[in-house]
Amino acid sequence: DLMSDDQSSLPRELREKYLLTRRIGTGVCGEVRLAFQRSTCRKVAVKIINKKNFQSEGMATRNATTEIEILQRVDHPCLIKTEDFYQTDDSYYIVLELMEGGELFHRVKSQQQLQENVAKLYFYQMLSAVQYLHSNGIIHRDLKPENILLSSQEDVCLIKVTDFNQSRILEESVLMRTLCGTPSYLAPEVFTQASTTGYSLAVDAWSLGVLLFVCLGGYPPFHESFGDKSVTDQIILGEFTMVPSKWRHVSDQAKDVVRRLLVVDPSKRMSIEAALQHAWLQDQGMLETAHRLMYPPGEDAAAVSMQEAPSGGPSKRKRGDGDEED
Ligand SMILES: C/C(=N\O)c1ccc(O)cc1O
Repeated sequence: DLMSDDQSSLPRELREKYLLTRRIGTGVCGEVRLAFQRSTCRKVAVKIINKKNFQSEGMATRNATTEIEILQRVDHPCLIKTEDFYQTDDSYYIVLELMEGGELFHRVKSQQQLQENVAKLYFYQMLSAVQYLHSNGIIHRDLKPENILLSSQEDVCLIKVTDFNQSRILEESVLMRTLCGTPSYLAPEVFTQASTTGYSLAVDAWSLGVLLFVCLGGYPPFHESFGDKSVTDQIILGEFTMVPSKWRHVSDQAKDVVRRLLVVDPSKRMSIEAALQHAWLQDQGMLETAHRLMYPPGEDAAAVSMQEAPSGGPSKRKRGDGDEED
């Protein structure tokens, strides 16, 4: 295995371009390793998805290709970018940008609960990322603290959503096509089922409510240790408890966002768009910080300096031998 530095099981091209080292994350679908791009010594993350992990071949292929398709198609500052992709008979290898701050899960755990303004900064970035996914017809479906990564060890940092393994691309559904044809021979449940479809995006809003609850409260809203109901029953009933000692210092506006997202009826649940307009997030200081992190001015400047120097002005270019020339 890789721990004995035996990299022979890796695709040759991957081995030639990257040096894989220690494990930095684990998931249901495999593991994530820290790797170094040999040519630049830059650090990256390599996610290894073991094809056998999924119960059926079809499932594995669909999930992984969906994940890879989505990873290569999306472009948002709060979504993890794919850099490279390889596969062997039994595994997929996805090279991803490295997030030095690790998983949000560990940050919340180590700090008991986040300060409200830090939770707000992270939550705003998550909302922006999910709003972008939804505007591109993509539902994440597996938003949880393990899938939110932090760019640095600092509280004020960029966050990125990862693990689109469970994502689904919203395609025209069979039901949509069915409702276009003649209804004469359709069973009633085809229509009554229609009243519940179209809310699939709302599943991500619920998950963001759970994520915000965990960031603010430091513990999950639904858990087997609370009361006598199963976690599933607590969720179905929408029964969560804000333990006073943990929530006393949290603002009413923040609690209001959580309460409007953890609504059982998806048609009554606050949407992502509505959450972005909520009073709690109309915080200019936070918004300026978030936009500075998401759209750092330096990146544009770098792009400018790559352009031809303005005509007439001496253009200083370094030759291979380090001399400047006009
Ligand atoms: C999946 C991933 N990056 O893309 C990642 C996962 C875990 C971790 O600690 C750091 C990371 O960068």
